[in-house]
Order: sequence, then structure tokens, then C-alpha cells
Amino acid sequence: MPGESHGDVPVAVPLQVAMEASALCNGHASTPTEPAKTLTCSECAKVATIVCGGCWTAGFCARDHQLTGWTKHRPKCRPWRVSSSPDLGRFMVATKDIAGGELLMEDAPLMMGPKMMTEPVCLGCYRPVDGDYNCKGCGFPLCSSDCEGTEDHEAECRAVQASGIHVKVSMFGEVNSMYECITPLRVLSLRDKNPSLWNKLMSLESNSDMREGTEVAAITQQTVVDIIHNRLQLEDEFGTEIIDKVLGILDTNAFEIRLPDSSILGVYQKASLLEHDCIPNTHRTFDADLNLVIRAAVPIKRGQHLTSCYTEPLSTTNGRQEHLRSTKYFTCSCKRCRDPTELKTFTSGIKCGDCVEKQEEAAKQKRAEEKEARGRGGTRGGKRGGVASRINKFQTGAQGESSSTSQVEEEKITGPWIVPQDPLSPSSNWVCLTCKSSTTDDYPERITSVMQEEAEELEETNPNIEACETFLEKWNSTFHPNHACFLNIKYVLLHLYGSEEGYELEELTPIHLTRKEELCQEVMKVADVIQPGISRLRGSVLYELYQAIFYKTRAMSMVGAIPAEQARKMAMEALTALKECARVLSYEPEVQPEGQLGLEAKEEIKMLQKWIKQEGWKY
Ligand SMILES: C[S@@+](CC[C@H](N)C(=O)[O-])C[C@H]1O[C@@H](n2cnc3c(N)ncnc32)[C@H](O)[C@@H]1O
Repeated sequence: MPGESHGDVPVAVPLQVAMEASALCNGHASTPTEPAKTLTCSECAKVATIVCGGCWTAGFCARDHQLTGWTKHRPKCRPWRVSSSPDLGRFMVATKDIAGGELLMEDAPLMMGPKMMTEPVCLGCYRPVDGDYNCKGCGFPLCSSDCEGTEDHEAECRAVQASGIHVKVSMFGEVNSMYECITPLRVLSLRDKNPSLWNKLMSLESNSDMREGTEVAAITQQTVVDIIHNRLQLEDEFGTEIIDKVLGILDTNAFEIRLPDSSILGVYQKASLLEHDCIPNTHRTFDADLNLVIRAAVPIKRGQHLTSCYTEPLSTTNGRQEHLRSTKYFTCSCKRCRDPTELKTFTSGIKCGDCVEKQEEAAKQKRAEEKEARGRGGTRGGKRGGVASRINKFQTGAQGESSSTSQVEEEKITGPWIVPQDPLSPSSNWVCLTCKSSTTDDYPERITSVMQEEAEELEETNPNIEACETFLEKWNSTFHPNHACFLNIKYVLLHLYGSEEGYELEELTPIHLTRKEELCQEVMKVADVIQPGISRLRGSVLYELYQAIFYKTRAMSMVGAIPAEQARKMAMEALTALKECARVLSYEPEVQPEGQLGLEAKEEIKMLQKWIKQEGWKY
């Protein structure tokens, strides 16, 4: 149009090219071939000759009509389309090559509510409550009268009042079962109040057939269905079937939203169509209005499915599978789950006791032979121990990878590690990758759950450095250093070095800083595989890594403990980590702690560059 700028209009792609590309994409195993349709121009309905290069789906008869139609098409233009298959149901496919960080969708919540298992929170603003103020209508605790008339709180308030019950919550700060039926009630109330919203919610996957007869269904029969029917006397309005369907929809689709001091549930229409993968290629955040913002975490090729991780990435294959089966009703067969080594991260790995015994025996034998050889006049090597060896370790650690470090790295891969033979089966045998012996009992599951329980207890007690190090030392001879439980404790520990009282950053010795760096590197190596690209996990660890390297470099170069060239190299490593941290966290909203950390990282880049300049180095 004359005078109108078309600067952001995507290129035109010839229809023939788009059709050939689409045929290639549809070659994907799980993508059905879609019926061939004649594409028409979105502006004049003539037969299309080109498609929009942004979404590769909207057709136009010619470039002029693509330009004049841009204002209308822009809100719909997106780099993905929805497809479906019998295995996955609906899913999203990239319609063009997408760059890491590219915005894929912004999605407003269809509805929100408290989590089913939650401590008492205000039903208007979701802050934790202590019972100081109770709703005059229904008795549920709220933060103040301001939240009494909020639209969010209307459904349960009305239902409770109509039943003649006046709620009295007396336990605070711990999970309270009275909240379990609030969010389902909010969804149910939409059927009459807002049919269009209700229809959108009902169009989401409920997995009703799979849910029927499960333990989850039996529990919610008592905690939700019976309460709605008997206490709130709504049996005539909402039969068991519809309540079960709503519960299935919430289980399958609700996202957990982290607020500053609580977390709640939100249901989103577009983002609900994202398929699960234990190594997701998208990243999700919530903006200040709790819209869900989905970006590409890594570059995505046209034709690839867009994926999100529905479960805890720092967990074992069994743990992830169990969570997905019991709450989302499917068995994940992503490349991480299919591979017994989990792409050589070994986050479920256990040490083979037999092989360790044999290795120890062989080492003992070798030492005895060496001793005998020395006795016969062989070379005498003075063994460095105590302080001398610690200083040596510290210096080699600071100046480059020592042979023992690379040995440890090698061992992380070679083992001897026991892994599940068929990771997709909950009753799989476990096999040692070195001696090939297979476990015939449930030892791997038992020992893992013993350690997991201990790790959970430890995490619940706000552990200190000593407790975390003791835990790792205790289980070190039984599990792989990357075992998911270890990684969770290591994640806590790497933050404690630098924040615990007496271990603040300025007070850390180079040995402590080396330990902090080592922990960061270990967690980062796994994070790079299982949460690549833009991820909060990587961002947060990168910040700690920068701190460890920078403080160590400064402390050591101040006393001349390392050559200038070594110090320069270390400073550059710190700068690289900090820049990547700032990049990764730049996608987090400022209202979230990670968003704040990203801003700090941005500021600290300037400070670090200034310091590097002062030292006379170029960056
Ligand atoms: C949030 S929904 C995703 C959208 C859903 N496919 C639909 O058609 O509405 C989650 C459900 O999709 C299916 N699903 C998602 N990812 C899957 C995967 N990797 N393998 C198998 N099924 C999957 C499962 O039925 C799961 O409970």
C-alpha cells in the first residue's frame, strides 16, 4: 500500500517449493500425510502461487497481495503449524528454520487456580496466608478484603456459600487438602458462566480412558468428586464423568506457574499442544501478566516437532517415566529415554560392585609388584602426601587439566556402570556395561530409592556445605557422579560455596573456589546435554561458574601464584561464562529471580571487562 512500510514482511516462497518441502516434512515418522488442498490467495481467493515465508502456510496469488495482506496476516503468521498422529495426538511442527531465542508464541491463560496440593494461599492473589483475614462469604482465608471480590475467587466462594458450609482453615504453612477441589470447581463453573472458554478447555486432551481405574483417579474420587457431590451438594449439576474429565484435563495440561512466594496452576490453549521431550527444544517463561512465553531454546529445523519437558529434567529415566506415566499417561520414547546411558550423561547410573572389587584387586596386585620391583633396586619415587600433594593438586587444578582430572572424566564414561537394559520398561533388567553381568533382583531400584529418600530429606533441611559434602562422599562409591540425585545436591552445593555463612565469596580459599568451579563444570556438562541452549539451569550455573573462576583468578594473580598468561586465560573463561549467562537469562522476565540475575550478569560484564583492561589484557 502506498506509504506503508513492509519492512517486516517475510519473503515470498514459491508454492512449488513449499509443497516439496511440506512433503519432506510429512516424511516424519509420526506425521500423517495431509490431504492435498488447493491453496488460495488470502486476499482475493484466486489460486495461490506463493506462500508467506514466515509461516509457510498462508497462500497469496502474488507478492502484491502478500504485501497488502500483511497487516491482516501478521497476527496469524507464526513459524509452526499444528499436526496430529495416532501416537502423539496433536503436536506442533516448525514451518521454517527457527533461530535459538526466536519467539514462538505468547499465550494468555485460559484460567488459573491454586495447585491441588498446596499450603493455604489467598484465593485472590495466591500469596501464602496465615488466617488473619477470612472471606466473609465462604470463610476461606484471604490476604485482605481487597481479594474478597476478585473474579478468580468467585466460583468456589459461591459454591461454598450455596452449600451452607462456612470453611474454617486452621493449619497454615503445610499442604491442606481443602484446596484440592478449588481449581476443578473453577473449571466446572465456566460451563454455565462462559461457554466459549469452557469449550476451549474441553477441547484439550483429558486422557480420560487412560485415567480410569488408576490410583490417581481413586484418590481424587475421595478428595475432589466426593467433596463436590456430598459436601457442596453439586451432584445433580456435575456428574462423576465430567468432574473426571476436568481432572484429566488439568493433570494433562496445567502448567505450574512460579510466583514470588508460592506457585499455582494455569491452563494455556496453544502451549498445551507442545509435545513432551526429555530434551526440549523450546524454553518457557511467564511474563508479568502470567502470559506463557515460548521461545526456541536451540535452533530448530523446519519439519522438526516443537517440544517441551513436562517433567523434572534432573531425574533418572525411571523417575521421569514414572511421573509421565502416572500424570500424563504415556511412555516417553525420546532419545534420552531410549539410550541406557542417557546420551553418556549416566544420570541413572550405578557402580558395578563386582567390577570395582576386581579393579581394586588388580590395583592391589600392581602395587605389590611395584613394591617388589623397587625392593629389587627399581626406581625410587618419593610419594608426595599431605600438604605437599594438596598444594600440587591445587596448582595443577588451576593451571590446566591434571592427569587425574582427565582420568576421572574418562572413568565417567567407561565405568563400570550399571544401567537399565531396556530403559522404557519399568521392570527392565540392569546390566553392567563393563562385565556385561545382568542384575536379577531389584537392587538398582532399591538402592536408588534409599539414596533418593536421603537426598530429599537433606534438601528439605536447608543443608549446609558439610552435610552436602558428607552425602556425596557417602554415596560416591555406589553411584555415577552424574546421578540425578548427586546433580541436585551438587546444584545446591555449588550455590552454598559463596553464600553460606563463613563461606561467602570473598572468604573462599582457592581450594574452595576450585571445588565450586568443579561442581559447576560437572553440572554444566550434563545441563548442556539435557537442557541445551536457553535454560534457567544453565544460566544459573554459568553465573556461579563465572564467580568461581573470577574470584580464583583474582586471588591467585594478586599473590603471584599463577603466571600472567594463565591468569589472562582464566579471566577470559570467566568472561565467556558470564556473557553466556547474561545471554541465556536475558529471556527471563525481570519479575523472576533469574531475570534479576541476568541483569546483574549484564552489569558485571562491564565490571569484569574493566578489570581485564586494568590488568593490561585484551578481551
Ligand atoms: C499437553 S498434551 C499435548 C497435546 C495433545 N497431544 C493433544 O492432542 O491435545 C499431553 C498429552 O499429549 C500426548 N503426548 C505428549 N507428548 C508425548 C510424547 N512424547 N509421546 C507420547 N504422547 C505424548 C500424551 O497423551 C500427553 O498426555
